[in-house]
Amino acid sequence: MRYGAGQVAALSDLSVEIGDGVTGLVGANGAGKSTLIKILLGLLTPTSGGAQVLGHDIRTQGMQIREAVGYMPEHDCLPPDMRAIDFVVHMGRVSGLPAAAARERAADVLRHVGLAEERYRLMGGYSTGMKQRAKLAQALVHDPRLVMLDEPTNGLDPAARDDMLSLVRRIGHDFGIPVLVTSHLLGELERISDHVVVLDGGHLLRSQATQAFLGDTGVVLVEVLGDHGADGADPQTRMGQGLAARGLSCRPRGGLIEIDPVRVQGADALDEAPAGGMEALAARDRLRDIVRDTAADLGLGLVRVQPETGRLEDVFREEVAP
Ligand SMILES: Nc1ncnc2c1ncn2[C@@H]1O[C@H](COP(=O)(O)OP(=O)(O)OP(=O)(O)O)[C@@H](O)[C@H]1O
Repeated sequence: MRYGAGQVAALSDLSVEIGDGVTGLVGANGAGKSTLIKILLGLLTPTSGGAQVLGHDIRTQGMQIREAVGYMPEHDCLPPDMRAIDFVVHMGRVSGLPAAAARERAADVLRHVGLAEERYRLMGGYSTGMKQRAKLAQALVHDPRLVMLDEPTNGLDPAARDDMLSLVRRIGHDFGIPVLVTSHLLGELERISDHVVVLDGGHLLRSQATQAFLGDTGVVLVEVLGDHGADGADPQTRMGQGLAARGLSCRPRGGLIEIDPVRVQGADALDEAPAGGMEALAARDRLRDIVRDTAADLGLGLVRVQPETGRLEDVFREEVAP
């Protein structure tokens, strides 16, 4: 896809397949996410190449695609002098619902997105979080077979962002509607997406199951509770010293202790971890045993022993690093 006189290639050589569940489309600002969504909706015609959405051709069947798809645009597009209920009913009617069904569905989806009380207020007076919810409601009113959400968490504070991400997850998982959701915050979608597509400067960087992205690093994080030592050392320091005495390489990280992976064979020679598979599992079990025994010997309580997983942001940083 080239814009204007062809100077700017917004997308190039992009070949990707998007399936069921929640797919996160991530990339920095300008990576081409909105362009891809508009192409898939048949709103923009690509300079070359093509695509199909739910079996419809984007070049010739944009109308059928938009009938079957719910779309939440990135920018504010709500008429300020309309009440949310009237707007969502209207969008249902535009999508072909009879009047009574549109009213019923609008009330349902507005309740669903958490706007039950506020649905009779003019949207011009809404907070950003309420506007994003209203935009989501209009994308769902006609019972779409697929939804495309462009930056649904834009402008939200952390609590509102978590609420929005939970809603997106429910759409994909509880209601079984496939979701394509974008974010320029790379790590934001890792909790809720089954699959991640990463774009960088209009190119496909990766398209992969989220789990494959976030593979186990072998590092274990531990939190302990208990008494200070005779020398005044706090529980975390005592645990760290106990683990080090057993040959583990560890360090404090916030209120937790970060322990490097261990080798399976040899009780004392604990160094670099194996890469994966059964050996990695055995190493993890062994490490857990050592952690449990150390805490027991010191009379400390284990609050948490958790494997650390990689972060999408790290993967991205590594891949685009010069
Ligand atoms: N109408 C347009 N005319 C010219 N260039 C455009 C147009 N729309 C987008 N672009 C350019 O195409 C590239 C991709 O933009 P796009 O909006 O698809 O990215 P994005 O990943 O959605 O970013 P953002 O999160 O900022 O919206 C950018 O370089 C952008 O400047």
